[in-house]
Amino acid sequence: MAVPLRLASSRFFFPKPLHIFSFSFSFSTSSPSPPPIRVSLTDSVGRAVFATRPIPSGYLIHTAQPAVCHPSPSALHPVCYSCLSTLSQRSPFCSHHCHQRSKEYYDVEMKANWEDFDDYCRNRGLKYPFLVKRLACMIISGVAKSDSLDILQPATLTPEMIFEMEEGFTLLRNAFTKTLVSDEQIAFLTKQWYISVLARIRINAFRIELASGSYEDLLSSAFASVEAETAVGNAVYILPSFYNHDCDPNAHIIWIDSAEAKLKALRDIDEGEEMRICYIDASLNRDARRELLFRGFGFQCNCSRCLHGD
Ligand SMILES: C[S@@+](CC[C@H](N)C(=O)[O-])C[C@H]1O[C@@H](n2cnc3c(N)ncnc32)[C@H](O)[C@@H]1O
Repeated sequence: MAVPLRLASSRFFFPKPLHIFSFSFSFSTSSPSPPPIRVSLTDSVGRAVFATRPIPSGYLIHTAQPAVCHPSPSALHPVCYSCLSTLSQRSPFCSHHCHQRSKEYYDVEMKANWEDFDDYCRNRGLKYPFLVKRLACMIISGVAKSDSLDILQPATLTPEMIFEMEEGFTLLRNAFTKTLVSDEQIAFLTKQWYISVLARIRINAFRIELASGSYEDLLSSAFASVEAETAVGNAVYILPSFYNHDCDPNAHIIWIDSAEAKLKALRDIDEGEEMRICYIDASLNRDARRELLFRGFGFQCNCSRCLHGD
């Protein structure tokens, strides 16, 4: 998903929730109480996020830590291996905390030779296999489970996509088998696992752009993402992945100084209203938006703007 750069302002239609899921997520909010949201199944767009009370414009609905993240191979500045914040020193970590948090899987990654795998990604301009590589290192080191992304919706893949993924799988597995990692530790790393994880990443990954400006201004401004700088990496989150798309969204996601996602209300939201973010540049014309959403995410957008030909 891309960061929305320009946003329109009219309102849109909200489907009624059918069932309420009870998920246990680790997230934090701007207040000590639980975030004012629920995830429910709709009859038109699968699962969706709904407000459980009125939410004022600019409100920080909740934050979320990535399930997995990876620096962009083309980032302009070096970023922290763990949280993607900009680095001012030579160490791969911005802080002792980030080092402690990720040293187990960093060590796994550093033991392997990634030349062939990284070349495969770079030559084809692929960024998502880096997330699979990072997730595999996290699983091997015991900090993530092999089914941690199973709850997310997968993309429908063409035979050509699967063929390209098979090569990536072979290179990833080879990189691990040539290290001291045991067969038991990589038993999860099957072709089926690799393809199924990439299918989920394709639909649910966020391209992270750190917003510029002062922290307080960004937190209080509803439109903080307008001044976003270039991408520092990609990440997959669980709860933010349940937000559907709208070409005229009422919520958005921003990153201020790290990969921690902040979900904010873009305008006043009513109790029971679905909260949607924009996956693409909302300033594009209708045909361009629909083409991008279909090619990138595999769906025909049913938002009010699209349905009204705007
Ligand atoms: C990131 S997921 C959002 C959560 C998803 N509804 C679920 O159940 O996991 C993106 C998928 O939701 C559906 N979706 C999101 N926004 C939509 C929209 N505006 N119109 C139609 N389908 C949409 C599409 O199937 C899309 O591939």
